[in-house]
Amino acid sequence: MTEPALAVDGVTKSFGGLIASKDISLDLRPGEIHALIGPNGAGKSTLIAQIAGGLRPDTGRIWLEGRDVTGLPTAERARLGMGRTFQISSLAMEFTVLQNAVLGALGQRGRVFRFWRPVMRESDLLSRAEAALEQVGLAEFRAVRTGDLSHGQRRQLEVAVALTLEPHVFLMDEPMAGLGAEASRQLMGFLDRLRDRAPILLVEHDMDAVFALADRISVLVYGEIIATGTADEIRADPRVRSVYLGAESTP
Ligand SMILES: Nc1ncnc2c1ncn2[C@@H]1O[C@H](COP(=O)(O)OP(=O)(O)OP(=O)(O)O)[C@@H](O)[C@H]1O
Repeated sequence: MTEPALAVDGVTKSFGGLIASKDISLDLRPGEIHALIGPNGAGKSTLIAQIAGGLRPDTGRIWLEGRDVTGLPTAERARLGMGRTFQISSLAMEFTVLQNAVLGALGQRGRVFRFWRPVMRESDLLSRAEAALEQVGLAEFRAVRTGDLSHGQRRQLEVAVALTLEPHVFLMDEPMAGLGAEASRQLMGFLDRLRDRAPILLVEHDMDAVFALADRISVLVYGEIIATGTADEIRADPRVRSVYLGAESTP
């Protein structure tokens, strides 16, 4: 079998007496969207933080393309190809779309922030930023103030900023949150195409999006993965139905 792009191996994390991650193992394969679902407080954000490097697991390892990154800081994981979008937007609303993308490309190089004019003249930064905007379909909005974009377009710009890093995997924390029906539909189409560029570990509360998009779904309950499978397998899984979804409901 091909090597997973990302692997979580036996990760455990406690906060005092609370076990937020209990011996969690999962992987992300090339070309797939793997959704992580679970009730509030199940431990999704805690797991993502350990994968991204913000939190250190008590035990267990994180592997990125066969390399053990457990001891590496977030920036180093990002440099190695771990791309991320956040629950809360990290965009500068007063800047243009292109400036935000350039800022992303600049951050990737670990450069000290410099004045806009010379930065905007650097052709490789610019071309990287413009390529990322092209990929998310925002090229024609390059001169628009970011604050003037729709919510859906801002989500796309966040992905573009992550793309300037040329990620090998994506971690996405609730990208659908706050979007209306039309924007959600558009973003879903976008994520659907994006998986070929880099596989996505997707934390999402929007079950319609999850069941429509995910190649595999893992269900986290009280810090423990109780099932991993395709949408059909998860729908049919009796543990999922009784523990998480409620025996009566059908996801
Ligand atoms: N830094 C911390 N210190 C103590 N407890 C924490 C900390 N971070 C998370 N927890 C606890 O760990 C558990 C898992 O929280 P987490 O935020 O990972 O869940 P979640 O599945 O992401 O929830 P939500 O869907 O609401 O975002 C919760 O009981 C939470 O209160």
